[in-house]
Amino acid sequence: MSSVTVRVPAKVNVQLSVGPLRQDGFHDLVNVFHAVSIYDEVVARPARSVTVSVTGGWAAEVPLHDGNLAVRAARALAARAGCDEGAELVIHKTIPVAGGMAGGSADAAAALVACDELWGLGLSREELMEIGAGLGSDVPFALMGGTALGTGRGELLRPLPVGGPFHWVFAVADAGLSTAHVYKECDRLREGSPVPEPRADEELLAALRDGDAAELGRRLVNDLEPAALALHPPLAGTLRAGRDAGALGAIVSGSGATCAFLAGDEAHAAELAGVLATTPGTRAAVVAEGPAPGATSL
Ligand SMILES: C[C@@](CO)(OP(=O)(O)O)[C@H](O)COP(=O)(O)OP(=O)(O)OC[C@H]1O[C@@H](n2ccc(N)nc2=O)[C@H](O)[C@@H]1O
Ligand SMILES: Nc1ncnc2c1ncn2[C@@H]1O[C@H](COP(=O)(O)OP(=O)(O)O)[C@@H](O)[C@H]1O
Repeated sequence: MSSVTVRVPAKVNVQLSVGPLRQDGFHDLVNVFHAVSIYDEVVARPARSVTVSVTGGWAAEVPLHDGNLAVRAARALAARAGCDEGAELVIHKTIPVAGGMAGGSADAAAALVACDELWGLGLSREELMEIGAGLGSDVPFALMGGTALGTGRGELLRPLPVGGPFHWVFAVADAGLSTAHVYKECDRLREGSPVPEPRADEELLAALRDGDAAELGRRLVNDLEPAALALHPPLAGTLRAGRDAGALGAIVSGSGATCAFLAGDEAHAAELAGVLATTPGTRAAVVAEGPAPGATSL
């Protein structure tokens, strides 16, 4: 086989409820993932060892060494399958980096699917998800796509029925936030207060099922948002700008620093994007739809 190309979506968390800090340094979550139509593509070609390069405006911000999640994914797959093949990986990067949209996890998921096909391994999606969970909490969802309820540290997934499509605008910040720092800041802000076990919001799940954007907009919740705002205060202005412009809901995407805005339809999303593109601290305003399919070989 000369090459395999895999397309993989970004995500937003429409509910991110964070439980107490666990012994292993992670938090139990109720994480309602929603894949959106902003995609990276990963191309894999035969090679002696695993290498990676990145194209696009984000290239300078993506590590090219062993820390690249796509490289780690390819190596983890080879180790699991007991194969000594390599792959030349090229990531065509569109998903914002350090933006709370799981771009690194997406590339890991895409690399798993691409190398599985390139090397003729034939692993099941469940097996790839198991390997993915060892690489990062968000990797299994990038393989699954759609909309799903994530529990545990986010790796235990149940697909959810959705009556969408939902129309979104993402205000990409001119700064990134580290996921680990944001969780740490969340713990710091909650120190001394009781932290309940997270629970799925049944009204939010119903809004997703019914395709009710207005209700979903009212129900969006992210326990990491206060921490993201504390670490990067200009995000409060971005959220306010989207709300003032008539967004049905406004939320920090995961650990940030991208902000997500729910619109009523495509035209409303375009209108919101026009306003958000000129908001200070915003690098770009991108329109997308959800749910989108998980990592797919083209
Ligand atoms: C916050 C979320 C929401 O979906 O994603 P992002 O918005 O960053 O993309 C995820 O929980 C991020 O998942 P992911 O980026 O895969 O994180 P991991 O590599 O597994 O963990 C990075 C660090 O985040 C913290 N972490 C992660 C998951 C979790 N349930 N509890 C945690 O405390 C830990 O400090 C961990 O060392
Ligand atoms: N393939 C990759 N794409 C993007 N970032 C990567 C990749 N591999 C490793 N990283 C590292 O992971 C960090 C978090 O990236 P990303 O997954 O884009 O953000 P988030 O965790 O906020 O969703 C980056 O700052 C970068 O150092």
